Amino acid sequence: MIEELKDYLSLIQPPDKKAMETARLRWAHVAKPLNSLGVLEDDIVKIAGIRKDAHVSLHKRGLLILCADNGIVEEGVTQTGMEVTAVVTENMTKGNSSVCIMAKRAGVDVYPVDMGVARDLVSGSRYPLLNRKIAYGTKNFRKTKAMTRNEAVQAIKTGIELMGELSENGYDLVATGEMGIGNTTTSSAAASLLLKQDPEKLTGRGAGLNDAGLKQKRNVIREAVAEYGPGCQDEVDILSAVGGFDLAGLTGVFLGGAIYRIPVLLDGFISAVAALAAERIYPGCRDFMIASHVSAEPAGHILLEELGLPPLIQAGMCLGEGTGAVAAIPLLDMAADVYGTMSSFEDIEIEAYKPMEDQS
Ligand SMILES: O=C(O)c1ccc[n+]([C@@H]2O[C@H](COP(=O)([O-])O)[C@@H](O)[C@H]2O)c1
Ligand SMILES: Cc1cc2nc[nH]c2cc1C
Repeated sequence: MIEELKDYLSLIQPPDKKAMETARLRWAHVAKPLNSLGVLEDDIVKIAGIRKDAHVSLHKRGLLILCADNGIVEEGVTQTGMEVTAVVTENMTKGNSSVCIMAKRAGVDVYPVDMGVARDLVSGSRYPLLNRKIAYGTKNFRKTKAMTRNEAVQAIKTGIELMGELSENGYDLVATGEMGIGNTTTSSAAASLLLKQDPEKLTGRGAGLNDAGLKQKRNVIREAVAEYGPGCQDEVDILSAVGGFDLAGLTGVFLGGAIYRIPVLLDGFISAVAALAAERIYPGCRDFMIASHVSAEPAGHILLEELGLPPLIQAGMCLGEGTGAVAAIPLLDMAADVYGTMSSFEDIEIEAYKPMEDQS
């Protein structure tokens, strides 16, 4: 167990088997063909186990958007400049970003968090900014490690504590999101080190990178993986070598889901890398995670397969911000409504279709 996180990680307890069993039984009695809502049924059962309660409520839901800059952007690995991170983050606090529009529709409270944007930010009034700035961006990992081990631990603990705050405020479900120009470069490098796989197949165009940029991005990542890989003893070393404050913070958010027993929705590529880091830090942490969609980034499906988390949506999305995670919430709402209110076979008296004992 990672020494610096021991006090938090020792609080984690496994999902509640009894609540899951009750939830499975409830699904088996709903007047519809067995397992016909597929992954939605499994996700509701999972939520019952996390909350230790077969009465599933998704009443209060929040979105944590962790925002940070990445020093590696100096190396020409992105299509847009670093200044975009600050502008989009400020717009989020005004309710003016893609995910804010989607969250309004889905009834999700938005919490933009400054984990390390490269300048001071001015908050709007729609969704006040949570200031958890660790530094004004990471360092350029082509030249030196992105951050110190202490900073990585601080970012992870910040993510855990954000979940603690949402837990105190009665949240039933938390979606993950991020914003940070260059964070697909940090994520591909971290994924390559976590999976011990060739970075080439884990690297894509991020936010619309051109061919020359993609070639440069792949070179930079390949060099970094060769440079830092041998010295990394654990996931915190990986995050400090090539990660970002958003990536490390989200790792903490996933660990926090297990600690505070709140289901956490993955978003896209960056979020999935953080989820994998959390699962590696505390095996079993994935039992507290729900996959939303498969990012169109090349590593999107690889990470979900590694985590064993089947997605609800495949729509070719790769926007980030938490858009995929928020898009999955209305689907979970529908499933929870069927689970909670649909008639049973007994109610509608279709004797012939009653589930047999051994099928449930
Ligand atoms: O979540 C995804 O799957 C995803 C895939 C590609 C890009 N993004 C978003 O685009 C930004 C990172 O892209 P880039 O090219 O600057 O590394 C960052 O703000 C992410 O939210 C997000
Ligand atoms: C405009 C813009 C919005 C984003 N949202 C998430 N990543 C983004 C990248 C860009 C460039």
